[in-house]
Amino acid sequence: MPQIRGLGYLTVQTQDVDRWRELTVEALGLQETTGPHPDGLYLRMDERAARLVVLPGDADRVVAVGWEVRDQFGLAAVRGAVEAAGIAVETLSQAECDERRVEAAISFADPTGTPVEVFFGPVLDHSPLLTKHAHRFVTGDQGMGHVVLPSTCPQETVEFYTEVLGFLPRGAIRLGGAADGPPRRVRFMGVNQRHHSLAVCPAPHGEPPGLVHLMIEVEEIDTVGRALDEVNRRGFSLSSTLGRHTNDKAISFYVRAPGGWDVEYGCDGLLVDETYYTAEEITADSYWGHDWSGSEPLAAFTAER
Ligand SMILES: Cc1ccc(O)c(O)c1CC[C@@H]1C(=O)CC[C@]2(C)C(=O)CC[C@@H]12
Ligand SMILES: [Fe+2]
Repeated sequence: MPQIRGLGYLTVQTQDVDRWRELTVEALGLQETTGPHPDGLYLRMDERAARLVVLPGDADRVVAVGWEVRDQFGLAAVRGAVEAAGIAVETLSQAECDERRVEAAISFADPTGTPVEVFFGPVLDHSPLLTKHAHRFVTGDQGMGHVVLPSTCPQETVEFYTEVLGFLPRGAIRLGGAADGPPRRVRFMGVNQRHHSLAVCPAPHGEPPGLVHLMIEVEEIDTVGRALDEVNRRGFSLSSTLGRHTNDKAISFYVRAPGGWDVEYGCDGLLVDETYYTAEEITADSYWGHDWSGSEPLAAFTAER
C-alpha cells in the first residue's frame, strides 16, 4: 500500500481574489508571498513556498488537492496503485512542477471527480515566516490541515482513499435520523498523527466548488480568538460558532469563504497514537458550541447553479 504522508497543499480558483486575500491574510493571519501567476494569491503557513494558492478564475472551484509522499519511490507506488485501480494518471511537466514548487508530481481524478495531485520534494522558503500575530500554524509531520470533500459516491470514494491510497479509517458520524433510510456517514481518514487529513461527506450533486471545508490549525487558542474577532469585524459570514469537536478534540470555528465553502480555523487537535487507536462512531459533532444555525447553505448542497 502506498504511503501518503499528509495534505501538502491546496489550490483553488475564485472570482474574488481580493476578498480571499482579506480573509486569509487580514483575518486568518497567513503570510502572503509571491508565485508564478502574477494575479494569484500565494499563502505561506510555514517553511513551504506556499500551502494555499488562490488563483483568479471564472468560477469558484477546487483546482488541486495536493497530497505529499516521501520521495520518488513513494510517488511511483501511488502511481502504480492508482493505475492498477483503472484510473488514468498524468505526469506533470517540469514547468507544471516548477509552478507548484515541487520536484515531481502526478495528477488524477478521484471517484468523485476531485482533481488530486500527489507530489514529493516541496521547495522551501527559508525566510522567516511573518504572521499577523507572530503565531505559528500546526503543520510539519501533520501536514497543512484537513479537507472535507463532498461526494455523490461516498462509498466508492472512501474505498478509493483507504484501499488504493492507504488512508486509515479514523471514524465516522451519521447524518440524518434512522427514518432517513440506510445510514449515511461522514467518514474521517488519516495518514499521520493528525486525527483526519480527509473526510468525505455525502452530497446530492457534483457541482463546483467541490469542497466542504479546509481546516487549518494554529498553536494557540488566543490566535483562534483573534482571528474570530477579525472575521466578525470584517463582515465575513460565520458558518459555525466556536466549539470543540468530539473526535479530534479541536476547538474551531468555520468561516464562509468566497465560493460557498468554509475555512475551519482551530487549535488543540488530538495526536493519534496508532498503537492504541480504533475507529469510532461519534454521535455528536461537538462537546459544546459549533452552532451551525446561522450558516448560509454550502454550495455543494444546493442543487441549482
Ligand atoms: C464532526 C466533525 C469533526 C471534526 C471536524 O473537523 C469536522 O469538520 C466535523 C464536522 C463535520 C460536519 C458534520 O459532521 C455534519 C455535516 C457538516 C455540518 C457539514 O455539512 C459541513 C461540516 C460537517
Ligand atoms: Fe473539519
